[in-house]
Amino acid sequence: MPLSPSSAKDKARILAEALPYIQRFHGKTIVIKYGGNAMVEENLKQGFARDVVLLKLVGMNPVVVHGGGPQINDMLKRIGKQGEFIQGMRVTDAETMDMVEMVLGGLVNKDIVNLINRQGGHAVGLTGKDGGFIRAKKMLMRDREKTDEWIDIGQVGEIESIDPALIALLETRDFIPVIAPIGVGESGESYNINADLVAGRLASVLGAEKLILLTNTPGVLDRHGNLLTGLTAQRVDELFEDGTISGGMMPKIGSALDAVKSGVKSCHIIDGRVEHGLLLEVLTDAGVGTLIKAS
Ligand SMILES: Nc1ncnc2c1ncn2[C@@H]1O[C@H](COP(=O)(O)OP(=O)(O)O)[C@@H](O)[C@H]1O
Ligand SMILES: CC(=O)N[C@@H](CCC(=O)OP(=O)(O)O)C(=O)O
Repeated sequence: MPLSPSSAKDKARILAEALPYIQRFHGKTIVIKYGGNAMVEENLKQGFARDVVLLKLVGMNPVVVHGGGPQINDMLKRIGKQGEFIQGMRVTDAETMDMVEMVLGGLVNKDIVNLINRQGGHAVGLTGKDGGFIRAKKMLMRDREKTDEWIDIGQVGEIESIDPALIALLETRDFIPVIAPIGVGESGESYNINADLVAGRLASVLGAEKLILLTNTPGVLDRHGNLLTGLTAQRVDELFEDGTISGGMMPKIGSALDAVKSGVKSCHIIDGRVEHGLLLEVLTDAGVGTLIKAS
C-alpha cells in the first residue's frame, strides 16, 4: 500500500533525525546489557537482534552482555531446585553453578548469537573463560542488618579484571561480541557474575560511549510508579536508603553509577519490552527510560 504523504514525511523525518547520532557515535563502543527479563517474546528478540545489526552497520561497535536469570530459574525447577537471591545475587552452590554455565554459556548465549547472525550480523559468543578475559574472585557479601557479618552466597564472583584485548580483536574484523557473565578464578574455577556488573565494568574498560541496560520496567520507578531520570549518585543513595530501589535493580544502578564515574559518557536503563527501544535510545531525540549521570 502506498504511504500517505504525511506518514511518508514522518518516516523521512525520523530517518533524518538519526543522522547527527550516527555521526556522533560512529566508531564508538556501545555496551548493551540484555537482561533475561527482556528476552520475553520471539518477535522482541528478533527486533533486538535487528537493532544491534543496524547499529553495527552504521558504524558503531555494539558489545552485547546478556543475562538469563529467569531462564536459569526455569532449568533449576526442572531438577527440583528453587532459585534463591540475596541483594539481587543468586546463591550459587556447585550444582547451580553447573546449571548457570549450561544455560548462560550454552543456551542463552548461542540463541542470541544465532538471532544476530540470522539478521545478517556476525556475532561471536564468549564467556569470561574464553581467553581468560574475565578474572574473578569470590564475592563477599556484607549482611545489610548486621554490617559486621558476611553472608556466604557460594560461587558468586566479583570482577578482578577484564582484559579488553579479545573484544578489540573481534571488533577489528567487525564481529559483534556476545558475552555471558561467567568469570574464571585463580585455580580455573567458574564464577557466576551478575550480568549488570559485567556490563558496567566492560563499558569502563572499553571506554564505551554508552552503557544501555535493557530490562522489564520502563526504567527506575519511584514508589508511585513514576519514571525517574537524571539520577545522580546522591539521589541513588536516597533511593537505596528508603527502599525504592531493591532486588534486581540494585546491581543495575550500582554498575551504572560506577560506569559513569569512570568515564562512560552516558548510561540508560530502558524497557526491553518496547519494540526497537534500543534504536529509539541511540538514534532519536526521544528520551526513553532512566538516564544515570555522574553528578
Ligand atoms: N525502583 C525500581 N524501579 C524499577 N524496578 C525495580 C525497582 N526496584 C526494584 N525493581 C525490580 O528490578 C527488576 C529488574 O531487575 P531484574 O529482574 O534483575 O531484571 P533483568 O533480568 O533485566 O536484569 C524489576 O522487574 C523490578 O521488579
Ligand atoms: C550472581 C548472579 O545473580 N548472577 C546472575 C547471572 C545472570 C543475570 O544476571 O541475569 P539477568 O540479567 O537476567 O538478571 C544469575 O545467576 O541469575
